[in-house]
Amino acid sequence: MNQLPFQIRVPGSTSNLGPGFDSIGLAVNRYLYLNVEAADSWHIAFDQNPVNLPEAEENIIYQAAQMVSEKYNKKLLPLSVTMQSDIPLARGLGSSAAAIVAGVEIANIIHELQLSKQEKAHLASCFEGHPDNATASVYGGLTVSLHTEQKTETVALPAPDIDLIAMIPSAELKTKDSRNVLPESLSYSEAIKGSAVGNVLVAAILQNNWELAGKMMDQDVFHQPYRESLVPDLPTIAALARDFGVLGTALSGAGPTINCFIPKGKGEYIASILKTAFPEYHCEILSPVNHGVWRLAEEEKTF
Ligand SMILES: Nc1ncnc2c1ncn2[C@@H]1O[C@H](COP(=O)(O)OP(=O)(O)OP(=O)(O)O)[C@@H](O)[C@H]1O
Ligand SMILES: N[C@@H](CCO)C(=O)O
Repeated sequence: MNQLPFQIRVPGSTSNLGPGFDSIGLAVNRYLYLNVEAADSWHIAFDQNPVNLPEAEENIIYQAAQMVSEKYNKKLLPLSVTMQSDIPLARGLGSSAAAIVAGVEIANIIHELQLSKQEKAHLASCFEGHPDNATASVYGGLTVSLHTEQKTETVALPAPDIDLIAMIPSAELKTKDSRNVLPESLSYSEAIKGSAVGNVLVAAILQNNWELAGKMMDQDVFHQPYRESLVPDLPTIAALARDFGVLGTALSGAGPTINCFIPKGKGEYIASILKTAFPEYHCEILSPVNHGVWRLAEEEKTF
């Protein structure tokens, strides 16, 4: 326990980018900060703006840290974790993955496990059940992954040179509820189309061809068509946004946030148009970031 106290920072993320369902993640400049100290019993809470989250063993940060501790046969002693965050909860910006990655990192530091990024990403993906947000929060940048219980294969790429306008509704949508509207299976021909659309999306992003990437976002067959019942504004926003220079529009993760991918520096102009057209959404300009989970040096500590 001689590591204590310490602070870590974990980026939030968007995922799927349309057809990259349960595979593609992108870390963004919204962060979960945690201050971790010794304590007599577990206590996990936000520093300001308290929200209704479990304070102890029911909290996913504790559960992820405990999962890693058990895997490495270590005893997890009680800790006090104080958090600050500008990642909205249950809005599709990877709040749960950031919390899970934080739990993995806490165990890594406390037990001096020296886990690699691949190991952290695998542990966090096993906990969350899919790798897209978790890998983005571990590696930073753009991540393309295949997750199985045995291994999480990730190609980690630099953050692309674009910005995003996140259109965030006031109501939460839990990932669990948003996955409940998805079908059990797809036909062979639909699966082939879905895979081709995802392949072209990745190739277009690698060539910085966001026009083409945007077209692929519209052609997802894996999840967006089914989730339109929960997020009916998606096609309307996508159609309007295109007229004002948005390169592509996609559901952020499981929603309900809708992301507009835009040329760097055009955010204020396009956001002002979107805010006028859709006043019920909170519009935030986000930028991709290259750093994943990070232990802060003394001079970097924020609270
Ligand atoms: N900092 C945190 N500490 C503890 N629990 C958290 C924290 N952040 C998120 N959670 C838990 O995760 C839930 C939200 O997870 P959910 O997967 O539904 O949405 P999300 O991760 O924000 O969006 P998405 O997975 O679509 O990107 C919260 O309701 C809360 O239970
Ligand atoms: N790929 C996940 C991301 C949300 O956690 C989904 O769309 O359900």
